[in-house]
Amino acid sequence: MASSRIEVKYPCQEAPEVTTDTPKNALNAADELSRTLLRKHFRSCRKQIGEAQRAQAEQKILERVAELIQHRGATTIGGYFPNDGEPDLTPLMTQLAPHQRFAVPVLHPFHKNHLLFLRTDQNTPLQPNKFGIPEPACEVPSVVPLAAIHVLLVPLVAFDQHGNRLGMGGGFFDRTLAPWLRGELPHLLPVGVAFDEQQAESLPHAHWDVPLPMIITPSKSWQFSRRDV
Ligand SMILES: Nc1nc2c(c(=O)[nH]1)N(C=O)[C@@H](CNc1ccc(C(=O)N[C@@H](CCC(=O)O)C(=O)O)cc1)CN2
Ligand SMILES: Nc1ncnc2c1ncn2[C@@H]1O[C@H](COP(=O)(O)OP(=O)(O)OP(=O)(O)O)[C@@H](O)[C@H]1O
Repeated sequence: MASSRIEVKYPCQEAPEVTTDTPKNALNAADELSRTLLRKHFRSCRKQIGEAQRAQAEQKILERVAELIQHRGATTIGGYFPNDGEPDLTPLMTQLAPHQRFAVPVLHPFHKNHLLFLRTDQNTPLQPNKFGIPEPACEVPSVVPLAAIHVLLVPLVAFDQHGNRLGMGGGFFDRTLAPWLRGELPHLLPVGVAFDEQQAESLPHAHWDVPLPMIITPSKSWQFSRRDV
């Protein structure tokens, strides 16, 4: 079988090349290795961004997100508490109007590798989950159904020019977004958020990966039609 080469642009440093001997899209050991190397590389890029550049970049992302929320008339916004060098967009919590609400993911207490979204504000008590990411206590009245979320800010490790997303490796957001991909969540807009340094030229993707329709970075708001992905 002909060898296919996965080529990725590495904006912040030289990275290893990965070759595969199987068709694109098949999940095999080489794809897994490629994902592992890419995660390592882009997680390191994300963490290396200095304090001043980070603050400026986060401000630009926040401005773009605020504009999107206003443009869509979104009243329920899904965000996240930052981990591992992700952009911190939690200042949004304090910027929302009284009729708007903010929800964050928590690890599902019974359903492994699934997420629940819980209403949160700046006064909500938090505790670290098994990954060290802050979470509100899982109480039924705080649950915000995915169907009620208008704009869901999705963290990512790397993205490409087609809207493909590489995450932390648990498949949490792919599982969360599978019903959206099937057209079951018509009010939801998933929006990837990232620093420009997290862009790869192309990413390997598997059948369960959910390509994002929109990605916001400090320098650009990307929109993808399903034809692109
Ligand atoms: N801010 C934020 N929250 C999120 C996610 C995310 O990407 N960002 N997730 C997106 O899915 C879920 C958590 N997924 C995660 C998966 C792996 C690791 C992690 O640090 N793994 C370690 C090793 C695993 C371990 O310690 O057991 C590592 O790779 O170093 C963190 C979060 C839900 N909440
Ligand atoms: N919709 C789904 N149903 C069942 N399993 C899934 C689904 N989506 C992903 N998975 C499983 O999750 C595992 C991790 O997927 P992947 O490496 O794409 O995670 P990721 O997108 O990087 O992580 P995350 O979304 O948590 O940031 C894979 O082994 C895959 O089989």
